[in-house]
Amino acid sequence: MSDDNDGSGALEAAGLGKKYRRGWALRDVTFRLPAGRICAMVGPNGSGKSTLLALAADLLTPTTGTLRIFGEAPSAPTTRERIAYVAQEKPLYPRFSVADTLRMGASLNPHWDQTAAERVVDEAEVPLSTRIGSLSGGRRTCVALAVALGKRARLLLLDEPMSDQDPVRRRRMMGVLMAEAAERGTTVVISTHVLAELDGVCDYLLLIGDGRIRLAGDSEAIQSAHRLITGARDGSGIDAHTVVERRTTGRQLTALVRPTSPVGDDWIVREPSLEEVLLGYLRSPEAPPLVTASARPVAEDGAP
Ligand SMILES: Nc1ncnc2c1ncn2[C@@H]1O[C@H](COP(=O)(O)OP(=O)(O)OP(=O)(O)O)[C@@H](O)[C@H]1O
Repeated sequence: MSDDNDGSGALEAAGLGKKYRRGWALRDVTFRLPAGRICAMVGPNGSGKSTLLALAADLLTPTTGTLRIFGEAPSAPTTRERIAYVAQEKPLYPRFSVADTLRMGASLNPHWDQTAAERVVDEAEVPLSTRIGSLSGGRRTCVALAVALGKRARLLLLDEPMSDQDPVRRRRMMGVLMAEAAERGTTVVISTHVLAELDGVCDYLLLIGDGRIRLAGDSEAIQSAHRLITGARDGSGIDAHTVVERRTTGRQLTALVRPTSPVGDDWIVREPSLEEVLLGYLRSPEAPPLVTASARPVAEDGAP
């Protein structure tokens, strides 16, 4: 039996692949997410984010490889108690009121936390007496998040939970979510396209492209592994480094690189923001992947 503190990751994938009838959605995905981290999962449309979350929620079966949650299979009864999953569709009973929905959550979950669930609903300004069917899409999402937090899961899997929130509510909901997660040491995986809001919220990052891992690891380690350099258009010496993206404007060349040695004095050098790093990789699908030390599996035993 594994627990959060025994060194096994909250989520650990080894050679994980998923093939649908029309082709591979995920291929050879190997990474480790340590417990207690807030992980943002980003990637273009159709890159495999929802597929990875659905595999973790045991709604899909892998075609290849393995996925472990706190050391157990997604189908293990202990795992089901430990995770809460909010899908993009948010299936809730439209005839139920918000209060009924939370009552149902309480009856289905032995560790139910009504205070946490009501805090989310309050923050979203959703009256408990309102029927789910009459709520806007964004408010319905807030109720789904309330149910997920009320479950007191150790791992929260959230598939683009903020996509239908207005900017003000998005910040408030993220605030509540992160405060709850920090209080309990909950591990969170949140898929999103809103890069600007990741800085300072997520301490872990997964970038998926075309079904494969392109970046995985500590946000800080990923960020500090990169430099934005600007210099003369001919870019002499740049190929000594791992070049993620290069762009020229007029006589200048600007490049996002992973330096392999100190960058020469003829370049203006600065550390990019996390958003700049992500955008660089999103614009350059061929850039070499980076998996930092904390995202590498401790043992390769589970590999296929
Ligand atoms: N049930 C399914 N049957 C067949 N193909 C599927 C199914 N679900 C997803 N796919 C395909 O698998 C690939 C990955 O899809 P997935 O939904 O996991 O991507 P995503 O990164 O979550 O996309 P988005 O950002 O648009 O939500 C896509 O090519 C998609 O068309």
